[in-house]
Amino acid sequence: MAESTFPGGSGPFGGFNSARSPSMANVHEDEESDTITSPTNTASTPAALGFPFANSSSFSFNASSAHSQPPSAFRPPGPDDQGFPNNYNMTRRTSVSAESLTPTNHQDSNWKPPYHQKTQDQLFRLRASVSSNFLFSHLDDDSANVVLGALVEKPIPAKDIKVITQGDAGDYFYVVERGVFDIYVNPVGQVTPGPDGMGQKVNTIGPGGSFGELALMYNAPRAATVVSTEKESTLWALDRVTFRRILMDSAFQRRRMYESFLEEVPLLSTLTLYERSKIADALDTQKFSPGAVIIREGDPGEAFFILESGEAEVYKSDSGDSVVKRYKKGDYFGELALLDDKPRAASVVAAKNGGEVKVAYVGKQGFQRLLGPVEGIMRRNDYSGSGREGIASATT
Ligand SMILES: Nc1ncnc2c1ncn2[C@@H]1O[C@@H]2COP(=O)(O)O[C@H]2[C@H]1O
Repeated sequence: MAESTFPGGSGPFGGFNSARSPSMANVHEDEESDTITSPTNTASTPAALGFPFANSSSFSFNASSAHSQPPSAFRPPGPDDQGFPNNYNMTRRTSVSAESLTPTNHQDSNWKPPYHQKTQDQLFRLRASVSSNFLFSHLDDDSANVVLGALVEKPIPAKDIKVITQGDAGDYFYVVERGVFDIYVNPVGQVTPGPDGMGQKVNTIGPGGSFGELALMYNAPRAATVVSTEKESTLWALDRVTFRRILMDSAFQRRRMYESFLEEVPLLSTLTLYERSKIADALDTQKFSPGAVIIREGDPGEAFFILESGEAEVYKSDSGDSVVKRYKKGDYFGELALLDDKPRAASVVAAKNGGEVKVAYVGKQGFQRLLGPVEGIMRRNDYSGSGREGIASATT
């Protein structure tokens, strides 16, 4: 077997495979019509049933809390706090309706985004922080201004502060300006008592990165615990309502567009919602007319493809005009050249007698970064039976 081309063997999620989070359960949202049920809904997990660790009143940070005590619910203080009650996420079956907790919730059209005045220095730092964040590059100028105005600076004064606690309700989305944050997932869906209660470390997020979107997007409990690792860090916090109204409609469009499709792709079915959502963020779309070449045999491998619609046919130079394989919606191809750093083993062509073909694709780097967890599955494809070893494969 060829050596893995995935950095670290298991991709960016480290040991995440073995610590799949079952916590993305749906939480009913009172007054929003777009309640979204997570594809990984596990309604019987403790996290789905409530938020037992949520702290009712603490706005302060407890540096020792990360590893010892039940986590505190972090929320930015401030004069123009959105009016979230202190016991917002305290009770079992908490109804996560930020909108219902805001003064303007009953008059949607009257909703005004919060505006937090900033100094020149803050604006300068904020712009620098979001400039490398892909979420912000998708925003038009008006939306970007609303979001920049609504973000609140959150100094994190010590290491080991739990900014987010797995199992809690989601209140804010965060962009990292300074510092590095470790992400832990406990497979039971929430932090449990004891030294390893936060579960396994699965990720690290540094300057320019962001976290805390999943609970807000899916009305689900927090999927992970996020802990500061440095003495002084700076975050920018965006309230849930502005996040949902502004960012979700624009920045996460691609994610929303692809998530139901990716859920149906067998190769990706073992991934967590978070892993699939990162793939969705990275995908691009391309259309091919009947007969157009998607992959040419002998070319270097630059991308990995998932067939979104239409049909594709595989040809090899030694098989003449005969089609050696067909792909349909949800199948993938183009992984072999990337896995083994070899030239394309076959040509993949939009079916000559079909309609337009649409593919979602991710470049080599994204493939290595995001598909590590399913490398083993891809390597199990066996084409030897048909004497067509080396053909870009599908899940058929
Ligand atoms: N491997 C991971 N699994 C789940 N969440 C993750 C992971 N890595 C980073 N995160 C982030 O950690 C956040 C915890 O809160 P959320 O569930 O709102 O959103 C989550 C993601 O933004």
